[in-house]
Amino acid sequence: MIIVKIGGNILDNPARLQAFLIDFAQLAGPKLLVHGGGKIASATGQRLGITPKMVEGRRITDAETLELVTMVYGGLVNKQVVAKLQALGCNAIGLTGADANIIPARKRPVKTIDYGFAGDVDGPESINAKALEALLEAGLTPVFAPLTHDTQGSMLNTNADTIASVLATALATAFTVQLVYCFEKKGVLQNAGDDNAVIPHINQDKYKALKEEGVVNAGMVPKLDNAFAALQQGVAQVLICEAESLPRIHTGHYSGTTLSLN
Ligand SMILES: Nc1ncnc2c1ncn2[C@@H]1O[C@H](COP(=O)(O)OP(=O)(O)O)[C@@H](O)[C@H]1O
Ligand SMILES: CC(=O)N[C@@H](CCC(=O)OP(=O)(O)O)C(=O)O
Repeated sequence: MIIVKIGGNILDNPARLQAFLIDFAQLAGPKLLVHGGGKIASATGQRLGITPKMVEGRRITDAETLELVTMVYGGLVNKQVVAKLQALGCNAIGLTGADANIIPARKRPVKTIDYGFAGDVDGPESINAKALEALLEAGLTPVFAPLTHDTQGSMLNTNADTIASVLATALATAFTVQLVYCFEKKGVLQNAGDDNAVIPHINQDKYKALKEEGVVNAGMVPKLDNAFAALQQGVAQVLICEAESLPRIHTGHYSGTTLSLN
C-alpha cells in the first residue's frame, strides 16, 4: 500500500493541491493520505491575532493555538481535502488520531522548551492498526489531519511527518508499505536555492554529514528523522519528492530523493 504525506506549501496553493489530489485519487490499491497545514494554521492564527511560535520546525502549541490547529487541521483543511477527493471519485474518510483511538499520544514533557499541547506518539505499537485495516478493507481512503489525543479528553498537535511515519510503520506488519513525502521542492536539495540540485539518494551516514554541513535544516530535519525511523521499523520504501512526481514514482523516471539505511 502507499501512504502519502502532503505538505503545507502545496495545501496552500489551490492549483498545485488540485493537481496533486487528481493524481492521488488515481493511485491504484489501498492508500492513505496524511496532510499538514502548518502554513494555513499560521496565516489563520494571524487573522485571529495569534502569533505563530516555532522552534526547530515544531509549533509551540499553547491552549489557544490548540483550539486554532484543531479547527484548521481537523476542520477546514481535512474536510476540504475529503470533499475534493470525493469529487474525484476517491472514497475518502477524514480522521484525526482521536477518531477510533487510532493515534493515542502523550503531551510532550517540558525540558528546556515547553512545547505546550504537542503530542508525541510512543511508537507504532500504540497505533490502533486494526481499525485502520478495517477502513482500508472497506475500500475507504483514510485522510489524516496532524492531530492526536491524550486519551484523557484533550487533542494534541503532532507533526504531520511523524503521523505519516508511525502510521506507515504500524501498517507495515499487514502490508508492504511505500511511504512518500510530497512537498513543494524537487527532493532533498544540495543547495536550497537550486531546485535542480536534487540529491538522488541518502543513507543514514550521508544524512549525518548533510546535517553537520547544514545542507539539511529546518523542517527537513524532522522529515528525514521520521523517514529513517520508518525504514528502521519495517517500511519497505521511503521517498521524498515533489508533489507533481506522484504519478511517476512507479516508473523510476521522476525527480526526488530515495532513502535507505545503508
Ligand atoms: N536540503 C534541503 N532540501 C530541501 N528542502 C530543505 C532542505 N533543507 C531545509 N529544507 C526546508 O525544508 C522544508 C520542508 O519541510 P517542512 O517545512 O516541514 O515542509 P512540509 O510542510 O512539506 O512538511 C522546505 O520547504 C525547505 O524550506
Ligand atoms: C507539533 C507541530 O509542529 N505540528 C505541526 C502540524 C502541522 C504540520 O506538520 O504541517 P506541515 O506538514 O505543513 O509542516 C504544526 O502545527 O505546524
